[in-house]
Amino acid sequence: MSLLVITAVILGVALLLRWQRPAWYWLSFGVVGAGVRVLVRYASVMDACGLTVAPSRLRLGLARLTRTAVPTSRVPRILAVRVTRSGLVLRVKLRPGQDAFDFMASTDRLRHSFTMQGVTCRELRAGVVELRMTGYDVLRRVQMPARFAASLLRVPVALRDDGEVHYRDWRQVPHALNIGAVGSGKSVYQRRLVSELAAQPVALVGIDCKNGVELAPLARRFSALADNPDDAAALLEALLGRMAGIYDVIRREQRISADVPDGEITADIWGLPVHLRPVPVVLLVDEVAELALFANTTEKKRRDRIITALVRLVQLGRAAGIYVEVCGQRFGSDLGDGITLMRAQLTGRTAHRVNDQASAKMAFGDIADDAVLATTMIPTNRPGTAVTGDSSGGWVTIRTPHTTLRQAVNTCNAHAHLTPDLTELAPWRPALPTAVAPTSTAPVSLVKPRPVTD
Ligand SMILES: Nc1ncnc2c1ncn2[C@@H]1O[C@H](COP(=O)(O)OP(=O)(O)OP(=O)(O)O)[C@@H](O)[C@H]1O
Repeated sequence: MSLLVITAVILGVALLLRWQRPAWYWLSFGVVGAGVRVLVRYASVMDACGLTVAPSRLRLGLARLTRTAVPTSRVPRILAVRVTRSGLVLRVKLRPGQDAFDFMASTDRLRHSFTMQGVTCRELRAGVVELRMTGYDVLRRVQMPARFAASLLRVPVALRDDGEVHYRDWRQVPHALNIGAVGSGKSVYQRRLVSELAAQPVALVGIDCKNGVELAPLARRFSALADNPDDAAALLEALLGRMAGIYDVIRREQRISADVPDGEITADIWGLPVHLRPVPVVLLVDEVAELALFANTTEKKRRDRIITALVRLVQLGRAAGIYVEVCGQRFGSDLGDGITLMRAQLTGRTAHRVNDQASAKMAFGDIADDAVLATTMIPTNRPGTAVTGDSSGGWVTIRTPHTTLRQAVNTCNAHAHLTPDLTELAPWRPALPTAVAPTSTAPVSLVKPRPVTD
């Protein structure tokens, strides 16, 4: 009787955990079943998926000579098995004649055969691949791990479908495009970026032509904000002025370094002495299409000024530490001249749910056809889910943790004292109560970044 009660309690706990805390369920119950399943079925599954190699002629010949049993196909050897908070990771040594592509092409078959939520494969080095198996649907309830490897301009924004953390790294991918249909989760994604950057020694500049409804509440952490196309045009031109000033500083330093034999010569802000290094700027542009639309000649001229400035910033801004993050429902050539040119420089691409394939192509059409397909398959009941990739053609499905506007505002307010005062952008500095005004009076080019600890 007591055994029955204990079993029922354990089953109840398991079901409750599975429903409410899938990560705990996985670590306490799921991992045992999945581990046994994978290891017991491994050889037969590899064989069924065509991932074994036939015995060599030498082995067949030896068996014939010695009259022993005919050797069987050889299974790729498991080098290591690791348990993570979302699944299992197998390191597998390939057999001669196999390549990583064989495994990549079989991930769906492996997923079904091992009854796992997902399987991905990547090559670690020649002859060794890593199979990542996810034990449960990690994107149903996004729970970010407590520890991240964050650093300056590299922030954790979402969870990948294989359970890994997805980072937005501006030093690696300086400019990015984020598109999605109405209500797909673009603003929450952007809020998450702002919340994570708020604690870093970075200047945030915003253009939000939705009258500022998304970014204005976060204004205390913004060094400049424009909420209409006229202000946006002037702000972007002021940013170009800042960029030109920073290039002058870099040129001056290059002339000095050129006279020092064997000295490093820098071509961007990161090689400048710390006391000269300007604070990096992340420019967030929300609803970019609003900047590209016009109804009369005056608005057309303003539109051309805006797009020209944006194109110049994405082409030249990186070395001056100016990074551009563009967000909108669509971003295609139907928005007029300069858009295709600009998109070519937006290396990072994130597409939330879209309503048609044409919109998905705006993000991935020139990069990866399978990412276009994956974008169109994002379900409507999963806001915040997106496909993200870059011009290398690699992509992954992610989902951001839900960040409310209240949470983002609290984070920005708590870090308001870190807001750098950029003199060139002073006219667009959001009005602040004295209590939270930045204390630093140092000129912009002397505001140096503080090291960020992991
Ligand atoms: N990561 C997420 N997890 C859970 N819910 C989310 C997530 N992201 C967004 N949502 C839900 O979807 C709703 C719409 O999100 P959001 O405002 O970010 O969409 P949007 O793409 O910016 O829409 P619009 O184009 O109208 O501004 C949010 O109010 C929120 O309830």
